[in-house]
Amino acid sequence: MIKNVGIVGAGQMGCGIAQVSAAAGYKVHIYDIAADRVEAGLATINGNMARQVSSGKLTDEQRKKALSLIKGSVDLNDLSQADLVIEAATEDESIKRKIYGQVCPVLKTDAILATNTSSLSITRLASATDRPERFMGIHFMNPVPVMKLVELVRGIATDEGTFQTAKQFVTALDKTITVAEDFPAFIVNRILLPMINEAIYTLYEGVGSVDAIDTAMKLGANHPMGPLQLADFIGLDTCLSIMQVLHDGLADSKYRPCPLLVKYVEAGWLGRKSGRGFYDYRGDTPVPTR
Ligand SMILES: CC(=O)CC(=O)SCCNC(=O)CCNC(=O)[C@H](O)C(C)(C)COP(=O)(O)OP(=O)(O)OC[C@H]1O[C@@H](n2cnc3c(N)ncnc32)[C@H](O)[C@@H]1OP(=O)(O)O
Ligand SMILES: NC(=O)C1=CN([C@@H]2O[C@H](COP(=O)(O)OP(=O)(O)OC[C@H]3O[C@@H](n4cnc5c(N)ncnc54)[C@H](OP(=O)(O)O)[C@@H]3O)[C@@H](O)[C@H]2O)C=CC1
Repeated sequence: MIKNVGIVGAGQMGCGIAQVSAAAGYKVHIYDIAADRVEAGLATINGNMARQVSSGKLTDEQRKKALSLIKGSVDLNDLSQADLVIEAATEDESIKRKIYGQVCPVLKTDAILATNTSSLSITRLASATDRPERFMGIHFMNPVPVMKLVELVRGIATDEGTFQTAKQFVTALDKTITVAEDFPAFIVNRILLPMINEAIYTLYEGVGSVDAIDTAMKLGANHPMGPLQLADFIGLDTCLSIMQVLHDGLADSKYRPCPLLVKYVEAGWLGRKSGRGFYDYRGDTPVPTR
């Protein structure tokens, strides 16, 4: 039974998962390598919950109770009491493998380790842990407090007890589960990311401007965000990693990452989180960069 949840990575996803877990009554410890990330993450959670109080989704008492359940640190040993650890660090296989090497010796022997990876093979990541049978994918969508779906992905060795415990946990967060097999990028990103990549090719080939492409898909296909706005929201580094995993894993040129996406990432223009991507967020309103 899950009581204590550990999160690795205090980025946008790690903080979102911490927020919904605490709101559901779990004790949460969030770990990151950088202290300023942990601080910024806790401040974001605080701000999000304050907004939920203003919009009547949460009482102030519920907000205070949830916040009191969340702690953060840069000390991995603080995850030693966790029953479930969800790794939500950068979408880079070598970083994730290194984290598992460091975190596994700290964990209780029966703790479940899960990854929020958007695309990487669960079976391959499991092989970098000491507990492949208690390892699986629990893939939340961004923004976590708002999006209803969570994909559950078993690796080849994931045991039934682990899967059922994950299912109960996600259900307790009031999310809807979909089960995906362990293929590159699972279901949502297998379909969504090629669409975003195609939108970037549409920009690259000069078919339309940033504004034209986003307006076309918002008003012409009723998407809540245009594909370039959504790419910035996800993070262009994450989008590129997912396209690389699809391209390498499925060996099909239709998944070739757009060179313009590569260029933006090389420039450090990672979208909203770095202040600039297909839009520039440094002023009062986002301004298209092309
Ligand atoms: C990459 C992967 O591995 C998988 C993925 O996650 S792919 C990405 C999936 N996500 C999407 O496709 C998101 C598409 N966008 C949307 O659905 C909407 O634009 C949106 C829900 C993000 C915002 O909706 P909106 O109607 O434009 O904005 P807004 O009215 O300001 O917000 C609606 C609610 O969401 C909340 N919200 C918006 N952005 C938020 C954020 N980043 N964090 C937390 N809450 C947020 C708002 O506070 C608001 O809540 P209340 O109703 O309590 O006030
Ligand atoms: N963005 C999205 O829309 C979604 C992302 N995901 C997945 O969730 C994961 C996290 O993504 P997201 O939150 O967007 O990414 P972010 O870049 O916002 O956050 C990643 C965090 O991990 C930290 N980090 C890097 N290395 C380590 C380490 N060794 N130990 C601990 N923390 C580390 C980063 O710190 P620093 O910045 O200092 O390197 C950063 O704070 C990825 O696997 C991604 O694919 C899943 C669903 C949706």
